[in-house]
Amino acid sequence: MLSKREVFDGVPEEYLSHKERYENAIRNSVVAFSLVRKMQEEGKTSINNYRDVVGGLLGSSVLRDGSPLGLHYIMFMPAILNQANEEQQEKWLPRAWNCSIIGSYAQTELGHGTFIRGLETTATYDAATKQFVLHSPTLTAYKWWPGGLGQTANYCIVVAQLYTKGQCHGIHSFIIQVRDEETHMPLPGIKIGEIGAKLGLNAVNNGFLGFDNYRIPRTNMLMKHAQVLEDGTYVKSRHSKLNYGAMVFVRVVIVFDMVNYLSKAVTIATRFSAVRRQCQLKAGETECQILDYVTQQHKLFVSIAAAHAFRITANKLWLTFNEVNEQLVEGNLQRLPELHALACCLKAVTTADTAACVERCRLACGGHGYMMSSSLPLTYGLVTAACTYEGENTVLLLQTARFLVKTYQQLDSKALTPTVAYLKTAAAERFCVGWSNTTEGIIRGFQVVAMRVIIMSTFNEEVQEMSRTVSPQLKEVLHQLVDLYCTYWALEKLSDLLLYTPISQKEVESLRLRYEETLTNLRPNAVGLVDAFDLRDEMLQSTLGSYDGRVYERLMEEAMKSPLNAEPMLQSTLGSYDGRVYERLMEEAMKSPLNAEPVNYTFHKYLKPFMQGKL
Ligand SMILES: CCCCCCC/C=C/C(=O)SCCNC(=O)CCNC(=O)[C@H](O)C(C)(C)COP(=O)(O)OP(=O)(O)OC[C@H]1O[C@@H](n2cnc3c(N)ncnc32)[C@H](O)[C@@H]1OP(=O)(O)O
Ligand SMILES: Cc1cc2nc3c(=O)[nH]c(=O)nc-3n(C[C@H](O)[C@H](O)[C@H](O)COP(=O)(O)OP(=O)(O)OC[C@H]3O[C@@H](n4cnc5c(N)ncnc54)[C@H](O)[C@@H]3O)c2cc1C
Repeated sequence: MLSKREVFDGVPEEYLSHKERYENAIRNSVVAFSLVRKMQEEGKTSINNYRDVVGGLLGSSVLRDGSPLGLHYIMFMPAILNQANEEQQEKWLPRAWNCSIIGSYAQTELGHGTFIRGLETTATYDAATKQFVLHSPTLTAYKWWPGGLGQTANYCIVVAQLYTKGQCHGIHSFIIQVRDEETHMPLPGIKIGEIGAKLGLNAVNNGFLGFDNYRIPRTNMLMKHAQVLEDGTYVKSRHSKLNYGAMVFVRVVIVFDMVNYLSKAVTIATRFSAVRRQCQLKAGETECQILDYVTQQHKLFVSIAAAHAFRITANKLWLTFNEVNEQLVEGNLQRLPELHALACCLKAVTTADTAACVERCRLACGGHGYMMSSSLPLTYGLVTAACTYEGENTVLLLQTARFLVKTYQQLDSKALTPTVAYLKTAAAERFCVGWSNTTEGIIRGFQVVAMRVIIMSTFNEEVQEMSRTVSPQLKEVLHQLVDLYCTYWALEKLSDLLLYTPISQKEVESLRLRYEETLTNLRPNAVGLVDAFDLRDEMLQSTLGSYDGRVYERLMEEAMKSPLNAEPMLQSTLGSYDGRVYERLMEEAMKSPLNAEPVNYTFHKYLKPFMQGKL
């Protein structure tokens, strides 16, 4: 067994280089997940209930900035459980469970993350050889982000557009080997590397992956829901979205994660606020604990309450997830839309609230909250990522809105599912709900708000179908900016306006309409308005914001500068975007200061012994 911190002993991660962080993460991860394997051997955890154990490890101080093995447990194995048929599960799960293979989950591409029906990677069935041919037709088709893929995983679930008999059947999942199990070298036709430094989670080893007409057996298509027969016949799934199941599972797990992160942050901030003495409540008295200030209590106490609320919610969501999945197994798909909407809504709300609360905890600790040693900046980096991954929050809230509007439109014709039954009550009482300053009164008030917002959204949708205005002149544009600024803050500070001004409900509703019309009117000039700031690329220093819009090429160029991609053999120069294959081979060889090992030494020293159960 490896000692706990054999390398970089006592050196806080903040002082390690990018490459040392990776090496540190690999070593810590094989030590940590050897414990999981030991618990498996002793029957203390199983493939159906490892979430708490792995979640605890991933949230622990040992893997505080993520792990290159995280995706293996969080998405690779659940995807096999959720998408593979029994035969495939028998083949792949034992090897994944004892970590003799390490997997990742590759869905997002350079060019697409949200719109998964627009993914470009193709899997074309060749009936003559009974194989699928995986291909990345463009740079934007490169898989981009999969955790652990940069230098660690040797297998991957890949989501690609399935073609058979000349017809596209949409996105499906495939299990694909990307590296040699003995040498860890990328297999021929595979272009692979890591994407570079991020705001946080810098131990996760997020990677990129491109295919150059790469062949896999037909049986590597995960066939629990849809199948392709040997002659290329496509058999479709009972429900087109059953392929999206892995995402629903992770969204549910993320809600539990937010409980852990928020509990940590508010513990740090509250304890510090009890220790910290600053200023006097009354002249001449000793300095008081900052926890005595009402403003400090306003900042922190809601986070304590939220941590408990999220924990109760996460447990209830987990029960619903298991209930609905049992019904799916019996072929009952009735509650799938509700589960999807719930997972979307709660993932978006808990991550956004937790990010805001963690930032507020940091601010509540003054300068010391800005120190990396406080662990608050790191926690913020972890949580804010969750607002983006597993479905960007805006988009998930739109999915929830879609479900609620549809439910409203079927209010009289359809039995409501448990979580939205309140809509019928609110509608029946025609919103004449008297206000009471009790918990129940506040909940009923928000139920009425939800009902009215849903009705407004339905109405706006109809209104917006009727009027489109042409783009205004500069004068009008500036007027619109003034208008936007005023209506934005009026809506943001609505509670004050309702309290201190005679603004009426009707005026609020028309204010909202006007705000959305102003957004629409400004849209045609949005880029021109920021160009008008005349900020040169050299000042922006951003792969996303350069004037020429070459976002994807710049992202790849920056990724290539990562030291972890310095070993020329680790990335396949065959896939260089500009096609300068031979020049690049020479360029890379000349650049390498360490005679780039074909494989990072950590594979042979840590990863391979771990995968062979020798640790
Ligand atoms: C725990 C810690 C984790 C740490 C590591 C995290 C690692 C991160 C991994 C990743 O990020 S993996 C990649 C995640 N990517 C996404 O989540 C992509 C987000 N986009 C989508 O999910 C979809 O594109 C969409 C936004 C839902 C739209 O899908 P689509 O275009 O196919 O649908 P629509 O045409 O809008 O129709 C919606 C229709 O479909 C139903 N539906 C959509 N998704 C699901 C689902 N997952 N399950 C069930 N049903 C779904 C939806 O209810 C609508 O139904 P109807 O209204 O038509 O009845
Ligand atoms: C730390 C981290 C880890 C990740 N790990 C993985 C992984 O392991 N595997 C994997 O496959 N992916 C992974 N991802 C990718 C992640 O799933 C995507 O970043 C996410 O789905 C968002 O897609 P995008 O980045 O393309 O942003 P986009 O979808 O381009 O969104 C950009 C902006 O456009 C807006 N927008 C997009 N569509 C709409 C719409 N229809 N309506 C309104 N606004 C819209 C969004 O709200 C957002 O403001 C990871 C991402 C991060 C940050």
